[in-house]
Amino acid sequence: MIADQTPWHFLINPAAGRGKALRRWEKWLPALSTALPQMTVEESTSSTNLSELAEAAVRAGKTHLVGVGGDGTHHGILNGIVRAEGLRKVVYVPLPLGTGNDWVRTLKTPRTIGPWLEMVRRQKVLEHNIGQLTYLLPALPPADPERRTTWFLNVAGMAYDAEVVRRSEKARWKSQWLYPLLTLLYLKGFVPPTVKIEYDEQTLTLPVHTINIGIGRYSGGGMRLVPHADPAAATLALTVAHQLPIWKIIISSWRFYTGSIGELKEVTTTHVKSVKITPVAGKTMLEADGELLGELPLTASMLDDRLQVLVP
Ligand SMILES: Nc1ncnc2c1ncn2[C@@H]1O[C@H](COP(=O)(O)OP(=O)(O)OP(=O)(O)O)[C@@H](O)[C@H]1O
Repeated sequence: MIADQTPWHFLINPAAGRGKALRRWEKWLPALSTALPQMTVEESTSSTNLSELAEAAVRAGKTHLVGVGGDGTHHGILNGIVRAEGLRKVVYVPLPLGTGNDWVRTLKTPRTIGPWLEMVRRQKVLEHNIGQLTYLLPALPPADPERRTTWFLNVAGMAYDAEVVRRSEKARWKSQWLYPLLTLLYLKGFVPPTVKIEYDEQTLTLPVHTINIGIGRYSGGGMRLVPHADPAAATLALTVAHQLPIWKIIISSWRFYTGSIGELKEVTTTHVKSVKITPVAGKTMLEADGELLGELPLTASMLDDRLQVLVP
């Protein structure tokens, strides 16, 4: 293979995939540095650090970034790129070495080094939609909660979905089966919060089991809670699961994996340009790309600028 002279800058999360990222990285490095001799590398030191490294790299003029890790890694790097106003300038490639790797399931990014390098060589670009979330970051009294803006590229979730992410962050055992397992385990104690959901000309006020906003189609280790999502579309996919009896969730759980969740009468699936979600009764947490962010009220919308992502 002729060496690609593009100055790819790799940002690695050594904690991704329960350490798998680092082990695979060391194994693949000889092939990578032969195929991409101009490559440079930086390793993150903490969760917030990925975003800082990406921001600094874009501000320093780097235009070709590779994120080595899982969904949290890509989420952090995206936020750095947006803060550095790099969306129009940067070409991004995920090297999927996380646990769930849900974002790249939609993109069909290769997970072995040969086909991955072949994809990089071909440089086929997808203009990828980017979502913007404005929400509350809780603070200890007497401080007031702070309003925050974060960007996401895969799936955001509220209510039960965010509760499962909160519990999985605390769990010692990490696996792509952790999220589905916790989804069934904590159903009993969960009290559906009541929220007001406003989009287009519609307003719904109801108790919800879970709400998802999707750009990518997969989350939670392969679940399809937003099967109608499309990263190239001009809209966000919205799924609202109303309050459901536990028995019905359990017997319908196969639908999480088949993309047929919208066939349940208690589940609304639609496409929106933006959506505002306000808590009416009960606290409602928010996660995006598997990272716990804060609490509602939330406004979700899309950026005009897109991220150029290499796809097979
Ligand atoms: N050096 C580091 N040490 C510890 N945690 C880190 C470090 N760098 C980044 N992180 C954090 O590690 C967490 C996990 O990363 P990531 O989501 O990429 O992997 P994963 O959880 O194995 O994969 P997936 O989200 O696809 O299941 C993220 O919250 C990320 O911000």
